[in-house]
Amino acid sequence: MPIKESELVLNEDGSIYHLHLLPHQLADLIITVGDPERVEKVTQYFDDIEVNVRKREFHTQTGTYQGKRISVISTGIGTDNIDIVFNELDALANIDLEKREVKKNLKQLQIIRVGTSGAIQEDIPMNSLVATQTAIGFDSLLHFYKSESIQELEIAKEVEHQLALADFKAKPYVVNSSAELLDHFTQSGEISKGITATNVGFYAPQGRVLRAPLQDENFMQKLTQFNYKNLRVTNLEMETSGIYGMAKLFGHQALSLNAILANRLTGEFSKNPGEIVDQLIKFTLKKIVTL
Ligand SMILES: O=P(O)(O)O[C@H]1O[C@H](CO)[C@@H](O)[C@H]1O
Ligand SMILES: O=c1cc[nH]c(=O)[nH]1
Repeated sequence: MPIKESELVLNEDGSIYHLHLLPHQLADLIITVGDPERVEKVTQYFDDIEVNVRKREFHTQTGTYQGKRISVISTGIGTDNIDIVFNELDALANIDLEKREVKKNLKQLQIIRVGTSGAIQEDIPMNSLVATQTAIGFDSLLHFYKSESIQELEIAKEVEHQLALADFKAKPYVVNSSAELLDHFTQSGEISKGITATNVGFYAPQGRVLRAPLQDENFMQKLTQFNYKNLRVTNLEMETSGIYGMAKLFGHQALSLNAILANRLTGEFSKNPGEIVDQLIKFTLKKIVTL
């Protein structure tokens, strides 16, 4: 049975609904960034660019870097966008869009997030780099999919217990990175490993107060002090749990790399975020060449 037009939505030119891409325009190796302006910050180092497509916050460029074909895609902010981007990336790779049928031979994509983040431990300084070994999702995206088998349920229980979240909030979920990608990117010791909390917002969900008061004033302190078998939460951002969850659901490999722009304990925010993001981009491309 072909997938209905209301479920697999295509544009008039046959491209997938939000990303506006055709299957041949996507590489098997993908870099995701949050900010659409960051796409060209990555592809400025490419040898050539064959695809340049923009729709809403989703900007894609596909090209080659030292012989590797790579697509760079902006996701915008939040795991709600990750739901869209990952379903559409997988559809481009693994669904025959003309027949509206899942292909017999499934492709495994390699997906690397080059993102920005805030540290919540004193010894993770601003302007450093962190690779996410494990992501804790405070959003509820993964709970809408049949996903128990890909979650780290024991850690999630521990998060729920140690953080004593109010029962009207989403239950946290926990997912690991691709072990293979984590090993490849961290074995040289140029980047540290950490646990990343993915929050549903930048302000109260990450303990920031401008004018609106927090529901739980102790949330950040509990997160900083969280301990599971001597592992601690290192940094906060807004996409990685969704990326790890969706990648595992579809059988793709994913890794999230973070440029630390803020240290929440010292109260500092990077004066030159472009510089550390550029350092992360160069590091990512260097490691991709030997993947
Ligand atoms: O810089 P990006 O990759 O967007 O990542 C971080 O920055 C945004 C918030 O400023 C959120 O998307 C967060 O995850
Ligand atoms: O503190 C920070 C910095 C970047 N991105 C976030 O989500 N939080």
